[in-house]
Amino acid sequence: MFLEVQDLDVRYAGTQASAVRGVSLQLNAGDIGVLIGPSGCGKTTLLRAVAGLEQVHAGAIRLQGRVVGSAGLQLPPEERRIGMVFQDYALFPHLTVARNVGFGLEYTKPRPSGAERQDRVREVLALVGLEGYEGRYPHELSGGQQQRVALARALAPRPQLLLLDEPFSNLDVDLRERLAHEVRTILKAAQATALFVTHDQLEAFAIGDHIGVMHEGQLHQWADAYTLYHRPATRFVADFIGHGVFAPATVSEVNGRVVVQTPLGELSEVNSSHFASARPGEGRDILLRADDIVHDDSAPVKAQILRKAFRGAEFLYTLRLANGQTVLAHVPSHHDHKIGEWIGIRPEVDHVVTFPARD
Ligand SMILES: Nc1ncnc2c1ncn2[C@@H]1O[C@H](COP(=O)(O)OP(=O)(O)OP(=O)(O)O)[C@@H](O)[C@H]1O
Repeated sequence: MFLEVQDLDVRYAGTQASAVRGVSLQLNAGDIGVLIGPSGCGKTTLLRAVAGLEQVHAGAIRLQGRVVGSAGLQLPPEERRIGMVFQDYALFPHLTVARNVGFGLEYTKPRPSGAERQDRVREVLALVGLEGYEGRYPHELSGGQQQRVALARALAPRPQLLLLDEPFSNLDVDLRERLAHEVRTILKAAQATALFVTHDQLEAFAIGDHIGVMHEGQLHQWADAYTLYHRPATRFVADFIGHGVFAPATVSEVNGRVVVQTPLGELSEVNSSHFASARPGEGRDILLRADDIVHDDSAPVKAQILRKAFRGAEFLYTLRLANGQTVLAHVPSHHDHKIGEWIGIRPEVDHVVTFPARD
């Protein structure tokens, strides 16, 4: 295991609660991990603790099997061989691109020769698609280009781990998405292991091999995007990822098959292990995602359109069933129904996810 965070607790001086509580995660060499979660959930604190910038209160951080942070030990950042990229590119405005990128190499041990430094600068600039930009100054570059210079600078000394904290948050939405894909390609080409912080789900899905969802200092789930979406471990993850609602449901077992009664009719799930904690007949809440619900005029279940939002190829409809339950549905945009109209809907739920009902 390349990076191992075990039962980590980080507490700021003078505060009662830990900013990071009982967090465990693992990253293999060459993998990209992403932390997402609402503002203040502890993403940056966790990243800073891995960097060696925050002291560990309890638990441990290991890099290639070696403890670099624990309650009694804090290896200084410069001895962790970690590269960092932050949201404000922090390029030196009076230095050229080449000198900005070469800056990190001045402090590598053993110090590379001038020719070696030049070669490496050229190599990483090519990696980020900025060959030929050596002589430019930061103010002569676009925001996206500046961020790629910052990435090249962080990669130049071949860090064993790269930490990126919201590196695109100053960029406009279109550029962010393009850059997110580019950065993944660059990190994979550099065979870098990286931990990335963002509050943007699409960015997390575009970049991460593993994605961690944090809330109030705790890591709720550490998994790939598919699992997070289809098998959310907690109600918070289910709510945070994607568009969906919870509806009351009752779980029962019929001939070894799990059957779930929902306001949209009966659903079944082949994989009954997901219901290990559900008692037969117990009231549950089922997660119904917008893409679990299909518009079908011949369906017996009808729902009234409350709201609709145009999303290009589809509408996101907010619908109300006869019993008052609200559900969401993605409907192809050539089905342009009016608000207030009743339409037929049918559930097409591949993964049935339920949680204990809320009182
Ligand atoms: N230097 C500090 N001193 C005391 N408390 C802090 C300090 N830095 C952060 N905190 C607190 O720790 C918690 C976690 O903050 P952190 O910055 O890690 O969250 P975050 O998820 O990165 O948020 P954001 O997305 O807004 O950047 C918050 O409650 C915050 O107020």
